[in-house]
Amino acid sequence: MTQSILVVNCGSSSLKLALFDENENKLASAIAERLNGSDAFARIDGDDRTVPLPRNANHKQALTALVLAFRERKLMPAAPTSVGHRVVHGGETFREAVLINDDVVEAINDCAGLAPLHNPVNLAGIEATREQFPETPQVAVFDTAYHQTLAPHAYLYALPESFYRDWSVRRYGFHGTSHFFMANEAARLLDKTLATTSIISAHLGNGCSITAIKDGFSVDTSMGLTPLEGLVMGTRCGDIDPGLFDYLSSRGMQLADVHKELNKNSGLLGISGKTNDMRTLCELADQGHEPSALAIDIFCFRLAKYVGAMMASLDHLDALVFTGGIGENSSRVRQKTLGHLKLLGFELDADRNEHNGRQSGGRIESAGSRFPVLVVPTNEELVIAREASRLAASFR
Ligand SMILES: Nc1ncnc2c1ncn2[C@@H]1O[C@H](COP(=O)(O)OP(=O)(O)O)[C@@H](O)[C@H]1O
Ligand SMILES: CC(=O)OP(=O)(O)O
Ligand SMILES: [Mg+2]
Repeated sequence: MTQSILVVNCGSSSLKLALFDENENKLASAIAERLNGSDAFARIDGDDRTVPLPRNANHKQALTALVLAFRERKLMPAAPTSVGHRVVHGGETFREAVLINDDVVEAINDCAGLAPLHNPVNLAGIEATREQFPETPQVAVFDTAYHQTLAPHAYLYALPESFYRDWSVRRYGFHGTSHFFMANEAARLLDKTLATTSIISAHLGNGCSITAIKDGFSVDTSMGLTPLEGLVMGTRCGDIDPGLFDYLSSRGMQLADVHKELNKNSGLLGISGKTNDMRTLCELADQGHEPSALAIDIFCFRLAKYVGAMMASLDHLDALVFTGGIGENSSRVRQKTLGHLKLLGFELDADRNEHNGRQSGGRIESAGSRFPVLVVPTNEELVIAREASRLAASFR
């Protein structure tokens, strides 16, 4: 092994690690979940043994334990050649990936107010690997960077202009690494170049967003100032009437509690009253649990409306692309969503929709569909590894 690139993705309560070689082969991957909780645990993919963690382990402790486990299993040398970090919010400071230094850390910290659930944990991961591998070049890859090509009519809210000037209030967009990967994959699958490919890409995981990509560039996206806007998500409400804040405040609710409810207790979880997990929701709906069926209906209806909205930014459409845990696996969500869009000419082939899931991906539209529809397994880690490797090479 001549090179090893460690990719770190710190989520609000989880940590995902991936290790690549210089030929983009994934050497290993690992996950730690329920961090900061008494039931925190970690494991390496393809290995039945759990990796021991201290009680209530935080991101830093989990990262240290997993790196040690990688080394013990001879999956990784003493230090990787480079480290790539997913950073959720780069504000307007970061239009592309950067090598991390003290100034970059400070600038990421300055953006933390805009992504309080994400940036602080991203920074915890950066701090951990900088301490552990002080000689190794480290790179930050931002969710927001790919959306920096949005034009003002797409990124500005209809607010007093001073909000943007004085406080940087605008739409930023997220999951950019995944949307960028999908544009490239769609171009490849359709035998086109990225520069001539226009798609609508729907990233449906725990967080969900949809992006209009015109000739390879992001031109509109559903997430906004923060990752709360847009689609219905696992625990986030997506679009909401801002009048709600005043109303709830008149009912005695504190702003911090409203924030928590909209981010952590809404979306699929809130509507169903049961779970944010689409798999379980489908099972419950099949057993006749009506709130679960309703949660799926609301999720798909909102998504369908946004597919229509994204059309406003494009002059042609090469494909609608689904990805993320839900987008790749749930034929039901894809079918239900496109059922709302017959007027636009979308039509699925039931058999292909059922079978072209996570393992294979591929086309799922019927012969009579006006537009191709694709399922593409996303690979944010690979994009991050590529950026880390590219920038680390310039460092040496
Ligand atoms: N076979 C499946 N059918 C339906 N939903 C699935 C399936 N597999 C995973 N999911 C859903 O994918 C979601 C998680 O997506 P994922 O992209 O892994 O999340 P994250 O945003 O944390 O990376 C969960 O709602 C989960 O239920
Ligand atoms: C930005 C965002 O929503 O990320 P995630 O889907 O990882 O929560
Ligand atoms: Mg994800």
